[in-house]
Amino acid sequence: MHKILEFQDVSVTRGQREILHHISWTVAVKQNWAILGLNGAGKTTLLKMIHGDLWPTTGQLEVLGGQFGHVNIPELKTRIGWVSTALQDQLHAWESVDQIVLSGKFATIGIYQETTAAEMAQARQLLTDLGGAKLLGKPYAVLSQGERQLVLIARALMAHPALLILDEPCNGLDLFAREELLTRVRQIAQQPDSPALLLVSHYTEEILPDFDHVLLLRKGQVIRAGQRADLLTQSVLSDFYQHQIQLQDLAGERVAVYPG
Ligand SMILES: Nc1ncnc2c1ncn2[C@@H]1O[C@H](COP(=O)(O)OP(=O)(O)OP(=O)(O)O)[C@@H](O)[C@H]1O
Repeated sequence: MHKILEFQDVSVTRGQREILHHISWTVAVKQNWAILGLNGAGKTTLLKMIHGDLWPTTGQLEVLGGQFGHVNIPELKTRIGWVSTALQDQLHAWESVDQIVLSGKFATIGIYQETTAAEMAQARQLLTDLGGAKLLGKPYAVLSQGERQLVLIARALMAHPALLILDEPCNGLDLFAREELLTRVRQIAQQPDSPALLLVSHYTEEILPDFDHVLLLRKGQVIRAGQRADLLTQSVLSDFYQHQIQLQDLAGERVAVYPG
């Protein structure tokens, strides 16, 4: 497999409305991408397609070497880790954290098959490695937002995915919980067998330097796609947002963006 994703002239229409217009975009192996776009730009729609929850109306889409139309979607889902607050609403909140992490092995909500002690040990180890040992055995429902995100990341890693999608993972996190979570993302990105990472965020400061590529999406169209250093600049982002913005360099090669 040479490519993680390949969109070829993909459009998505819902009712009378074209939500994504002629998207052509390739994610190569070993690249990590951040996706920026204002509300309604089409980011969630794009992610849903990658996850096999939505199909292109026109165009060709290949995910992890499988061409849509030929690929087995439930099998594909087990190779994609998915972290999103939207997923939180679907989980069985009173299940223990251990069970929720383990369910990631099957990419299901809940567990419907026999599991082994080794698999359970693996689930616990994953959460421990991410700094969540103190959460083990607790019901998911009682966790804070930051703790829940950590559990979702462990769940997503359970099946050793080739692609890990982080859909606004810092939503609802306080300042310190956000840094903690980003540190964990960094850890994952720097492992030699790291999955390809795809981050959707509204805030450039969450785009760690490990995200070496950026996709700028506006009103369902790719405005720019390329190297982080070329795109996270004041002039490119002012053009993209169609507003004058100020860009501030932060420690650790991160940047913050403000209107004005
Ligand atoms: N099933 C649908 N039917 C009609 N319109 C839809 C449907 N799904 C999404 N849309 C519209 O498509 C546009 C893109 O939606 P999407 O949720 O992908 O945007 P987004 O970039 O994820 O936004 P946000 O940052 O607010 O989450 C929105 O205007 C939305 O109202």
